[in-house]
Amino acid sequence: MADTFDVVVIGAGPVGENVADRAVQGGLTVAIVESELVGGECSYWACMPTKALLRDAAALRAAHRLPGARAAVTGGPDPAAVLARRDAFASHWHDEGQVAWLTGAGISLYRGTGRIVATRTVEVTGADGEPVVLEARHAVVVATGTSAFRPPIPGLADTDPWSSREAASARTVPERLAVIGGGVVGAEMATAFAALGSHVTVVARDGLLPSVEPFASDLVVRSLTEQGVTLHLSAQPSRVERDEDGAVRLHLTDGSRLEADRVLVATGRTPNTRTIGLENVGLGAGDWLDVDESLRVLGADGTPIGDGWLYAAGDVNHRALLTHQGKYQARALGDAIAARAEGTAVDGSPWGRHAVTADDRAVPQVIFTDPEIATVGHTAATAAAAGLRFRAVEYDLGAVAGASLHADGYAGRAGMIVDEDRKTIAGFTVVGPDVGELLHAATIAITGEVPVDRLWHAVPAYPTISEVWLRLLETYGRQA
Ligand SMILES: Cc1cc2nc3c(=O)[nH]c(=O)nc-3n(C[C@H](O)[C@H](O)[C@H](O)COP(=O)(O)OP(=O)(O)OC[C@H]3O[C@@H](n4cnc5c(N)ncnc54)[C@H](O)[C@@H]3O)c2cc1C
Ligand SMILES: NC(=O)c1ccc[n+]([C@@H]2O[C@H](COP(=O)([O-])OP(=O)(O)OC[C@H]3O[C@@H](n4cnc5c(N)ncnc54)[C@H](O)[C@@H]3O)[C@@H](O)[C@H]2O)c1
Repeated sequence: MADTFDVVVIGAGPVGENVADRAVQGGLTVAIVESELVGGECSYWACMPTKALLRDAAALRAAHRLPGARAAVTGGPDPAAVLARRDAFASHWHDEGQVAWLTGAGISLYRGTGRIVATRTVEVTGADGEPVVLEARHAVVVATGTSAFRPPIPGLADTDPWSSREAASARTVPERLAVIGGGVVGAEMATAFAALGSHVTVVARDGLLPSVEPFASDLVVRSLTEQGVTLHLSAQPSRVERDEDGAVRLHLTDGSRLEADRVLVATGRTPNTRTIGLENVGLGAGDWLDVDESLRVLGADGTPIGDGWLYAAGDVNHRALLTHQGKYQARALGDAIAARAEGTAVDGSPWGRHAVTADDRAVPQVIFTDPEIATVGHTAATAAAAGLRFRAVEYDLGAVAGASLHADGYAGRAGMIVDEDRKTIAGFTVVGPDVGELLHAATIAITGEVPVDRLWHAVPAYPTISEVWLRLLETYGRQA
């Protein structure tokens, strides 16, 4: 006997929860399957705990940048207090709060591992080993997220390395930490553990934060170096071993060697699709799930599986590995499934209610390094690769009155990419202390396709850091 629902969602991370919620709000019945903690990676091992690890040091740095406040601050952050606050932000790795939310939202939770066994059919194996079969009248949604990818570096596995999970939930601060990988996880965790007192070395084969504007990553490289972090930015470990005294030794491709007490591997993600039954729908176990614009999973022939009953949202479809972007997909998808079930029109046109247009044009991200980086839309490199006719303009953020008031010696920079055919903003990047909250104005300008001429009428308040918008427009020049 199967339990039947309108929709079955596999994975109760932020994305699965949101698909389920929207589908219920659209009048459907929904079962959600979770093998670990309801809330997913973001709540317990990613966004929330890592930002909690970073916040105290950021507040201290802000005080140190003002002479009057600096006088009142002695010493660095208290690691025990930081870790305790982090524990609270990870809900002490208990999911009762999120389970109560699911129940309140009218979503049925099945604890166990979900596996697609046939069209619209998911088998759930719980702790007791007894499988339960769920049948979906309309749709199955895969929202199983990703896990840390560990590269096959000889000896690495024998040194008990941390992944982002162990770093985010660390109980102690290692005296010497070696970080492999210079992406967002590597850069943020190097910042966090350096501030907590570790001697940090970063080994990154493609530079630090290679996907952001070089003017932004350069400032983070400078700041990490000033904080005593050692950077090897065009190297990777060729071999790793543990000494008799317990230290881990890394042999790097640039010929250098380093020792650490702990290694953090931050070299990207791999999709949680190895055991979800993809072979039963003609796909390869362990693959990222290719989707069309409606997030329907595509088969090997590039067309939706079956009649389009299987969807994938969030990290697992590899469109944008960010919580807010996955939740955006989830809202559109939950509404689209409900509309299809009701027989009403689905609006998948660009910027339509059920479209995920922003995935291609305006993905915002804040990187919580010191200084922060905030970015949305194109960089000069991606604009060039996309064949856009564009102009890139930059401005020294430290020269903006609001920034110089915000902190002494404020070092920062902003840049915008203007689409020269459409005369709209196609990308925006800013780097500097506390710039994260500046980002949404740029996201609105890009998604709203606000003409540059109209932006001249969006007057930033004086003296705020947002005045950089005016300076960027002046640098671009008034052309109408
Ligand atoms: C260290 C770190 C920091 C990050 N910081 C940020 C940040 O600051 N901001 C941001 O926007 N993003 C951040 N991210 C990215 C963010 O965590 C992900 O984009 C987000 O968690 C994706 O959500 P999801 O629901 O797709 O997947 P997940 O959060 O991974 O959730 C998937 C869920 O599915 C479950 N599951 C998997 N397989 C099965 C199965 N077979 N059966 C049942 N359940 C299953 C898992 O247990 C999990 O609960 C960070 C990532 C990392 C690693
Ligand atoms: N603040 C945020 O928004 C935030 C924070 C953390 C993570 N995330 C998300 O999580 C995802 C995963 O982040 P990530 O940093 O793990 O992956 P990533 O793919 O962004 O970066 C991995 C880096 O490791 C390097 N690398 C890979 N193999 C290596 C090796 N053998 N030796 C040395 N360097 C190697 C790569 O060159 C790459 O730059 C990202 O897509 C990011 O969007 C977001």
